[in-house]
Amino acid sequence: MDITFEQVTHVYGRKTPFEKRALNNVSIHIPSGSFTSIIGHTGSGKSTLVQHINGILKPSAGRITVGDFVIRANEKKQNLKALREKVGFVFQYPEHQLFEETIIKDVCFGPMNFGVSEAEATKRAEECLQLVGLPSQLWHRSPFDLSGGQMRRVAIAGVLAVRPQVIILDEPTAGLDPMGREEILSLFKDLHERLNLTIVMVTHNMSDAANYSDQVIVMDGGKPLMAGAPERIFSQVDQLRKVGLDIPETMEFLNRLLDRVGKKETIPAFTINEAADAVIKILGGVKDHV
Ligand SMILES: Nc1ncnc2c1ncn2[C@@H]1O[C@H](COP(=O)(O)OP(=O)(O)OP(=O)(O)O)[C@@H](O)[C@H]1O
Repeated sequence: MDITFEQVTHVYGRKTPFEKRALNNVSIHIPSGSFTSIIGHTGSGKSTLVQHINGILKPSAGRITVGDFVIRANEKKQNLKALREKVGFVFQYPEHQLFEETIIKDVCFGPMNFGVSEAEATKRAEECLQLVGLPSQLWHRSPFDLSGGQMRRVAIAGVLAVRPQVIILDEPTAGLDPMGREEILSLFKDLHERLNLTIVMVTHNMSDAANYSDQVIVMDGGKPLMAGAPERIFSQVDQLRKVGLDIPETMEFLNRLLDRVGKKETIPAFTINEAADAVIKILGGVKDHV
């Protein structure tokens, strides 16, 4: 599903002493089937932005289009349930939302909430638990018997069982060690390819944005500062630093980016800026990679 923001503004606490313009006239496009990462320093508006995609937040001004759904400011009658069936949201620490007595019941909860029969929900739950790699011996156990990483997989299966076309991930690897992080992100990369999902991921981790997404949007002060392919965004190191983003000072990072776009050259280990210039040179200019 294509997602478009047209001049979207979001103001928290309007006309109170705490009024805050968290999104300021944002216009962006997230193509159907893309894996888009939203990066930006704390308070730049990333979470506020993605919470508009499934109607958790409504715009104060402007318009959001998600496939055939249109969300406008001040519109009273909106079929948010139908929108939420298409747009799944994986919150930070989703495992904190598990509550049923068995894993399978937990995964069934989402689809049954959308009116799916128990038999169909069970079928979907089994499929999704398989997709996230949870062994069937565990399905009838309590979710609280699992490790943190496994619990997170169960919560993700619950979102997938609703069969959304778009998945929003808000810091999906928060609190995980590097191996757990890699596992969860590889899972989403795989689901993205297999199910043709549109994925929008909020992350503080530059390597994750570079390794897994095909589009990166940089937020700054409630506005998108840059949007484009990761190799273009991460070659603008000075600009990213200016908005407080910590770009890993490793040649390995840039070499991985080149590898991803199928370039075999290895860039030499000079300073980060020289390395970024070398990347642009190897890629033959940035405009072809936007
Ligand atoms: N419920 C709220 N009420 C008032 N202000 C809010 C609320 N939620 C967020 N804000 C403010 O809006 C701005 C954007 O917040 P948001 O959470 O979208 O940023 P973020 O980029 O996701 O930050 P982080 O990386 O810390 O999660 C911040 O200044 C924040 O303090």
